[in-house]
Amino acid sequence: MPDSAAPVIRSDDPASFPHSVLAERHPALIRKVQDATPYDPQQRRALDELLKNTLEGVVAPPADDAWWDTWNVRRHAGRSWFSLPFLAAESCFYRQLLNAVGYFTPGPWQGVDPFRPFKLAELDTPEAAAELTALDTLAEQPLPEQLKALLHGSLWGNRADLGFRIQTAEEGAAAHSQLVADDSELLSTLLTDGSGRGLLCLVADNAGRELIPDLLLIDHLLAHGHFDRAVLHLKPYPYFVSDATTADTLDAVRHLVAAKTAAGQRLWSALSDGRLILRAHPFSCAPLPYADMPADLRDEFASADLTLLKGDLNYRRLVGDRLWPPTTPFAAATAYFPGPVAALRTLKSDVIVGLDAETEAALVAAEGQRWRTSGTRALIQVRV
Ligand SMILES: O=P(O)(O)OC[C@H]1O[C@](O)(CO)[C@@H](O)[C@@H]1O
Repeated sequence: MPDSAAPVIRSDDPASFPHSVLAERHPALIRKVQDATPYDPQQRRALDELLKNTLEGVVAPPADDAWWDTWNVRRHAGRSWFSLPFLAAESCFYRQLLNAVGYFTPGPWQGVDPFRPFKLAELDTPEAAAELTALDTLAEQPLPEQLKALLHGSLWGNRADLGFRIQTAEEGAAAHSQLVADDSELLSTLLTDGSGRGLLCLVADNAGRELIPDLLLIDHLLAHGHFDRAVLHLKPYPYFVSDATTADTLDAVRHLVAAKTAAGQRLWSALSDGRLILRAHPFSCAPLPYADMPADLRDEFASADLTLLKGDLNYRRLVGDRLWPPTTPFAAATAYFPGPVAALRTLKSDVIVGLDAETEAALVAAEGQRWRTSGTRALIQVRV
């Protein structure tokens, strides 16, 4: 790790983005969760209490929830939520939200995902349908163009659909200009260099309209013989609202099959014959950077020819959730990672590395620090 003195991102400054996540987004999310499911009075009360607790109270881990010990976060008990490192505060919040609705408690609500209504709704939009229609057009393009469109589909997730990218060259250029770092050529080479025997690890981010393009990318790489096998890393239970779980992956594959796409059938077969493997490691829901990953996960990534991490949260965990100087090289921040690694991320939080000085200066001149969190910028970074 470079300059480990870079400050950890915290939530205590009322003017900061992390503060607004705890003070505004979390309460709004609790209300949305209450509206989306007819929870019983006890669950509703627990959610109300959590809302009040996160704003005015202190962290109060349940005595019988071992997660707090496993990841050494019980030490935060008794502290204001706003005084925790941002990553820990968010992670603990999601754990408490699941506890409030009885997700881990034996009984009728065990395993019922509070975010599933939102994830399913995303699959059912006209935009999602148009993306699937665009797959036919995509199949007629030269293979390098197909890969490029799929990479950008995976990168932008639910922000821009495949039809948009394939059909509108100007819009494509506009999307390109939003990239603050772009190692896409190197990434395309790594994905297609012809070894044909390799293992790809894709560490998923969100379900719904982000997971669909991730699955289509995996399908393309398997179908064209660029990789023998792919491992898709998922969350073992709901996390950060829309993070993808096994259930969400099955929903997405079923959706692709129901839409009669060839990719859907191929993904179904790849799951059935072991070329596409699902993993849901407990560390995937840990409030810790990947630098602290356990040995079995490290071995798994070490055996991959390439690990591709999706999204903002994975990026924060990959480089460490700190206010690094933005010009810190991506290779230095990820030197510890066991094997070639790539990040596809839209920028939704303060952390950033791997910018050149001119790019950073231009971004700051144009919009202060807003580009870090607005979700309008993205990056593709690779360390071989
Ligand atoms: O879904 P993504 O891309 O991982 O983004 C999640 C991001 O959203 C936030 O939770 C803010 O709402 C960030 O803190 C987090 O990194």
